[in-house]
Amino acid sequence: MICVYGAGSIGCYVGGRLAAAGADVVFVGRERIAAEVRAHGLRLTDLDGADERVPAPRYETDPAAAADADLVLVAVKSAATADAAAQLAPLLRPGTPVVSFQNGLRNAATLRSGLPEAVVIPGMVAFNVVHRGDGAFHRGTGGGLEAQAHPALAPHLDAFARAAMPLALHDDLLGVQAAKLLLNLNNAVNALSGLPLRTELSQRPYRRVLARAQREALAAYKAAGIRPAKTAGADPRLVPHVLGLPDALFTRIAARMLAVDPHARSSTADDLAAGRPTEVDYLNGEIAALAAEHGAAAPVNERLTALVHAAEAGGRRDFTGPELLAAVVRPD
Ligand SMILES: NC(=O)C1=CN([C@@H]2O[C@H](COP(=O)(O)OP(=O)(O)OC[C@H]3O[C@@H](n4cnc5c(N)ncnc54)[C@H](OP(=O)(O)O)[C@@H]3O)[C@@H](O)[C@H]2O)C=CC1
Ligand SMILES: CC(C)(CO)C(=O)C(=O)O
Repeated sequence: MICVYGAGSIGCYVGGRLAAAGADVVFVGRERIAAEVRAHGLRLTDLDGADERVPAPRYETDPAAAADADLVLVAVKSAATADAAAQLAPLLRPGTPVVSFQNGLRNAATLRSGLPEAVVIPGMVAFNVVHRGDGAFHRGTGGGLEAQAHPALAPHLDAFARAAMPLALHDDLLGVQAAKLLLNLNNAVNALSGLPLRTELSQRPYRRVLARAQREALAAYKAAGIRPAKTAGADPRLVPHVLGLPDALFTRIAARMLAVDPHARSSTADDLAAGRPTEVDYLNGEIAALAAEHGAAAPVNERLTALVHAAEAGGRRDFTGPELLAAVVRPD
């Protein structure tokens, strides 16, 4: 049995696709989603036209449902990782593979310290999922699932392949996670813009904010000896230059970055909209912390982190591009 622990947008989509392809999946999450899924089942769609249904998924709110899972997929937000590990620790058999399908760089380490007897494997979800309500979850971008190669995953690879979501395996996932974090630096920009991702990324001033945040991250990675992997064949060091291009040129050169469902927003924007604390401390805040650890500065990421915290407390989340650029480049 595969247990999805923290079944929200990513967990319901990934677990739902696995279940639709015949895997035995148990979802563990909150009552509000349990009630929705009980009433409507799960519907999984994507931008390529897939449309699958799981009429009666097993969605539980009691952590005990994870007992004796053969594979656990953790999909809680980063601030909830330590609690999830504490809940899972008494339930899992020693050696159970536990994959972190979370953003950021440190969730696998957090899981490892709470689950010393499990085999914790870092993973990465490259695509965006929009929760449309009534049990419907939509993949709004391209991209797949990635994980660190580990023999404990071998018995489960077929389940992912059957669901047309093969796990791409890497010898060292840190470079892949670091590359994903470069993209996730846009989560804050997107949340503060109040716009869908595609609209926001179509506007150069927002992209210039992201380019500055990425340049700080690349400098921090260099100081820390982290080499971000190529994303879709592109050298991450070139991306800030591309982001700074005028709109017409960017639209032509980076069409792939704009191939996003018109309604999709970042998970940070989803959190703000739902009144939940965001993961900004694990995204832009991670870059600020990494820079500080290596005697460097990351003022743009620090400022974005502060602005998202202000938005969590009721502050602005409707910055125009020029306003946001001015706010991060020349803070009050
Ligand atoms: N959404 C997206 O498009 C993408 C998200 N990601 C990453 O995937 C991870 C998951 O994100 P996402 O799916 O959006 O998050 P969601 O908030 O939609 O889902 C997480 C769910 O887990 C629940 N949860 C938290 N703690 C527990 C617990 N101890 N036991 C059971 N349930 C719990 C949460 O409930 P509650 O809110 O009540 O705590 C929430 O319903 C994040 O790291 C995110 O950055 C990666 C790629 C894209
Ligand atoms: C897919 C992406 C980069 C943007 O939606 C994301 O990871 C998120 O929203 O957290």
